[in-house]
Amino acid sequence: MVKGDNINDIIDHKLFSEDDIHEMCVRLGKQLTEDYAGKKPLVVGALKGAIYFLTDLTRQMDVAHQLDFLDVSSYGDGFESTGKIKVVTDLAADVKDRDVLIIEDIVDTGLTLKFMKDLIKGRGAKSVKCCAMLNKEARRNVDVDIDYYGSKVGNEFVVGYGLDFLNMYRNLPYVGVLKPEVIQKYVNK
Ligand SMILES: O=P(O)(O)OC[C@H]1O[C@H](OP(=O)(O)OP(=O)(O)O)[C@H](O)[C@@H]1O
Ligand code: HPA
Ligand SMILES: [Mg+2]
Repeated sequence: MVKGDNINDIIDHKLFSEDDIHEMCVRLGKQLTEDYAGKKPLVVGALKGAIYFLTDLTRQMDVAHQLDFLDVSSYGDGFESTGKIKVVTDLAADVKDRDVLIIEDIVDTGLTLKFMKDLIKGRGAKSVKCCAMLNKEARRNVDVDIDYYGSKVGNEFVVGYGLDFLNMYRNLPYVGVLKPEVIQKYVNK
């Protein structure tokens, strides 16, 4: 839990409990097991936010797969995508002719996912799909497929289960909505 902060000053309300997220992982894991049977996919975790969801989801996938990570960042410490995506840490694996499954915590504007899909397709992958814990459609401004997702969310800034604010609160064992005044305080700084 958060140390040194009263979490009730930060979180307006909870959206998804640990059980809710486990249910998402079981449901998605079953579907992915079916869809990727025998394909030995390369599962790519989108650092940093996806790590919590990735570990729970992949343990529900009864299919042989390899694991890699890609860190592309566009939000810095804010609430708005800068729109300028950069590769912070690249993949280790060669994706040529591989079935690649990108794991994300959230797809918001879609810019990060589109960048990752285009990058991996451009390197000759056989297929590139995405499984996201959350799908936030309100601010989507690029055309990108979210092939699998746990749940849709409204246009609210969420933290927890990997999702951060100022690189904090990722470790909350649930997904909650940030209090508007927390955002306001930061924006007015
Ligand atoms: O659809 P978009 O508007 O691009 O937003 C979604 C992306 O933004 C966040 O990552 P961020 O760049 O904050 O890095 P992080 O995963 O390290 O928190 C989130 O984890 C997604 O990767
Ligand atoms: N929370 C945390 N990080 C994010 C969000 C969000 O709602 N949208 C895009 N990156
Ligand atoms: Mg991210």
